[in-house]
Amino acid sequence: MSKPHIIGLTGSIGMGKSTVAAMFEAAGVPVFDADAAVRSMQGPEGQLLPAIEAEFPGSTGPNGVNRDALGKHVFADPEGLARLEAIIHPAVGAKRQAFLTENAEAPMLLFDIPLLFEKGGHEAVDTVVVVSAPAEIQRERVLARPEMTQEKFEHILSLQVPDAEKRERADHIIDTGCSLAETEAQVARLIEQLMGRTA
Ligand SMILES: CC(C)(COP(=O)(O)OP(=O)(O)OC[C@H]1O[C@@H](n2cnc3c(N)ncnc32)[C@H](O)[C@@H]1O)[C@@H](O)C(=O)NCCC(=O)NCCS
Ligand SMILES: Nc1ncnc2c1ncn2[C@@H]1O[C@H](COP(=O)(O)OP(=O)(O)OP(=O)(O)O)[C@@H](O)[C@H]1O
Repeated sequence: MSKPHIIGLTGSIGMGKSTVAAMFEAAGVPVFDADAAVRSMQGPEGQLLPAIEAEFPGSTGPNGVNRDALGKHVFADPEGLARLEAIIHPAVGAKRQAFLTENAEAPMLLFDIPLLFEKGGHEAVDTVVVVSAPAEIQRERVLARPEMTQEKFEHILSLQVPDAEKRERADHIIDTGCSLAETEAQVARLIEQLMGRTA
């Protein structure tokens, strides 16, 4: 039995990665969503709450992690962010491994990983797909979110590999600076192309 072809999907903040991942899923490709895995482990009764509370007192409660409060700690403090990542990333790795085992017979799988390049995950996938749009569109989308400020946006950008570099390192780029229907068509074409290769 051959192994599934693994797509690593990434993109900077607000580029449309979650939207594109949902398009792959709707087309029948099983998706591992790293952010969703993190959120469930940080949610009510999440397995990471005790470790996060011990490291960042007051950042969790009955509803799990208070994301705004924890974000204020770690996005302003690189050393704090590294401590949070040391708690979270190994746990995400274990979840990803379990997903792989569960879906070992699928022809193709997608890992939706915001920090694919930053954390070296690109080496563990077969094809890297970068979701990208012009910077002005990205800025508009992100600044329209509640709790987002210009300053927070700039800072998060500074923590991520720049979009231009991601595009250069991608095997394929999905453009989201267009209509959702056009993006969907790009996803369908890419799946066809990759299926042809794995068949
Ligand atoms: C600090 C937390 C609680 C803030 O949550 P909040 O809902 O406010 O923000 P959200 O998760 O939507 O992230 C906003 C943007 O920041 C980016 N971002 C999140 N964590 C990081 C990080 N460690 N390094 C760089 N960018 C990051 C995201 O990709 C996204 O583009 C949360 O981001 C978190 O737990 N981060 C650490 C876990 C992590 O590294 N996740 C990334 C994928 S596994
Ligand atoms: N052609 C398009 N493709 C994808 N998203 C689009 C497109 N046109 C508009 N959008 C909108 O842009 C937004 C992108 O948000 P999404 O949550 O998918 O981004 P993200 O890259 O996952 O963000 P983050 O890294 O912050 O989690 C959505 O509201 C989506 O509807």
